[in-house]
Amino acid sequence: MWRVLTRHLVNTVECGGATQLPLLTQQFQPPHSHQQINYLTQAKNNKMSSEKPKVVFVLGGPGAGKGTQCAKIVERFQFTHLSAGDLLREERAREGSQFGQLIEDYIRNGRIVPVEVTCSLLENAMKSSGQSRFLIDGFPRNQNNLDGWNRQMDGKADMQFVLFFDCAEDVCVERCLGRGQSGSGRSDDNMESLKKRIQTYNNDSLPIIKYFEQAGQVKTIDASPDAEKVFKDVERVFVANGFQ
Ligand SMILES: Nc1ncnc2c1ncn2[C@@H]1O[C@H](COP(=O)(O)OP(=O)(O)OP(=O)(O)O)[C@@H](O)[C@H]1O
Ligand SMILES: O=c1ccn([C@@H]2O[C@H](COP(=O)(O)O)[C@@H](O)[C@H]2O)c(=O)[nH]1
Repeated sequence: MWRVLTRHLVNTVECGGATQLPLLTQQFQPPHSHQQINYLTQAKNNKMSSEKPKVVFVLGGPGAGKGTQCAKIVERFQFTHLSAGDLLREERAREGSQFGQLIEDYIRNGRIVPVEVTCSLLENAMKSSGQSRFLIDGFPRNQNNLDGWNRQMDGKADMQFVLFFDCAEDVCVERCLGRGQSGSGRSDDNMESLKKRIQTYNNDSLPIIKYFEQAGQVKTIDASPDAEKVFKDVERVFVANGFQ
């Protein structure tokens, strides 16, 4: 099935189809003479800023507070927040999306959407933002995500570290249910979906965090205190890693 999906993504790029999901390449248009200067200037500027975008992966259980802390990091440091879950929800809601129903089925059942979809959304969002520092929130969540990222983003981004929000399961559940009760409108902020999300997190996501940990790339934050206190620890991590 995923061979078919990947083929579809490639075809959509090749055919310039209506969906915006796989806009990974831009067709080169020969410039008119007056535009040539712009192209040259652009090429020069590109060369000057040829550093790869910096990426911080933000991981943790459902409701651990990743989104809340990312908003604070964006306020304090120059980062662009890309939540993989939000991008999937946007794609689900986009009229004409080929993947709306598939994404809904995966989200409701707490399963992880195939990386071909998620990584394309992330790469497109990175490119179209024009920014160079990204918090990638809620990704990579399993081996398929990690392999797909490494395949698609090889040489295109510099992963700085993994920010891991460590939070007890009962606290995560309470926070998600609280978010649902205060009107998140999320189809997975309910006990039935949460059980599945937690199972997926324990079985599929924790091994990825362990893998990064063994590589010495994880900064662990205790996510149980109030959000301000959690952010104090987060801030220390960013400063210690050279971000001002
Ligand atoms: N430190 C905290 N203490 C208490 N409540 C918090 C804290 N951090 C976040 N919350 C609340 O918990 C809920 C979940 O937070 P948030 O959306 O940031 O989590 P998340 O990790 O991004 O969740 P998900 O992975 O499900 O998207 C929200 O209602 C938020 O206001
Ligand atoms: O990389 C990803 C990120 C998310 N999903 C799916 O979305 C939901 C909700 O994600 P949040 O990070 O909690 O917003 C998640 O349970 C997955 O079903 C995904 O498949 N891949």
